[in-house]
Amino acid sequence: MVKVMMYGCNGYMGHVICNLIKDMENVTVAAGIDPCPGDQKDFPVFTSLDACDVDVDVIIDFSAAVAVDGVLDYAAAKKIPLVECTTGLSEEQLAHLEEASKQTAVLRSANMSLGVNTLLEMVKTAAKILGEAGFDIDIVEKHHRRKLDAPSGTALAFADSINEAADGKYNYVFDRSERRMPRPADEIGISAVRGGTIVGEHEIIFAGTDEVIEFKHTAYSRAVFGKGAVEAAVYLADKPAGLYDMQDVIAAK
Ligand SMILES: NC(=O)C1=CN([C@@H]2O[C@H](COP(=O)(O)OP(=O)(O)OC[C@H]3O[C@@H](n4cnc5c(N)ncnc54)[C@H](OP(=O)(O)O)[C@@H]3O)[C@@H](O)[C@H]2O)C=CC1
Ligand SMILES: O=C(O)C1=N[C@H](C(=O)O)C[C@H](O)C1
Repeated sequence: MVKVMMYGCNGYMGHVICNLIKDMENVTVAAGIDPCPGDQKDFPVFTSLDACDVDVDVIIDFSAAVAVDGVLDYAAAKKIPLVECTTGLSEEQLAHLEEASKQTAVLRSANMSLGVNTLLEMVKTAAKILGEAGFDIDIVEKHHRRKLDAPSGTALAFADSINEAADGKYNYVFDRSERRMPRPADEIGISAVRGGTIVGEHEIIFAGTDEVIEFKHTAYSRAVFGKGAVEAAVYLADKPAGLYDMQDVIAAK
């Protein structure tokens, strides 16, 4: 039985994960951490990591960027594998995460869905061919009004994936409102829409002369993220220290 600590258990994703795990036989939520009061749970909930006295095999983090340094220190000190799903991390926090991965297994993914992780690989092929042929690349993402970070972690992951395939030739542009110039070839434009209850949409647009190719992923519910996160937790629970991503989980299926 894999014992999970759900960090951010009273949030939207925390609820999704806890409900998913309820129906599983090989995984259980042994503890939850959240400063926000929530409904009655069938596991103990602590308002901070310091207060938690429950042994767990793996931590799943869907909290907020401000809360990530705390869980990185905790996971590294106790050598508990960590599935890091929270987005909006700073460069310093990414360096912190890399340090923590020297002490324990850390899997970070801005998007836990199978669809997005498949598309992250597909756009590399498109970028190699179409980028070389002079197509312009823009990414448009749409999320609910509660989302704190922009652009989304997934939009940045798509840009990074494309840039990796193009030997890092692209700069990222988030705002053209002050510019009065034609679009340069060496940029990826990234735009964010926020509104209502949109779960998550990402469009990667390759615009060439007289033809356009668009890749689009739409999440219709948070279950797609939850499923991937639980699979990642089960995968990571017995792994040695190091940095992992969802491609490792998909390859092990
Ligand atoms: N990788 C992926 O596939 C996905 C990533 N995300 C990311 O996950 C994060 C959470 O998303 P979502 O569930 O919608 O957000 P919510 O705001 O609904 O949930 C976050 C929860 O974490 C709590 N929290 C804040 N600080 C701490 C802390 N120090 N310790 C423990 N819990 C804390 C919040 O409490 P309070 O409200 O009091 O602050 C809240 O209950 C975001 O960064 C989002 O972008 C979301 C979906 C998919
Ligand atoms: O905040 C969200 O909701 C989501 N955040 C992730 C991101 O920033 O990419 C993933 C998903 O699209 C939902």
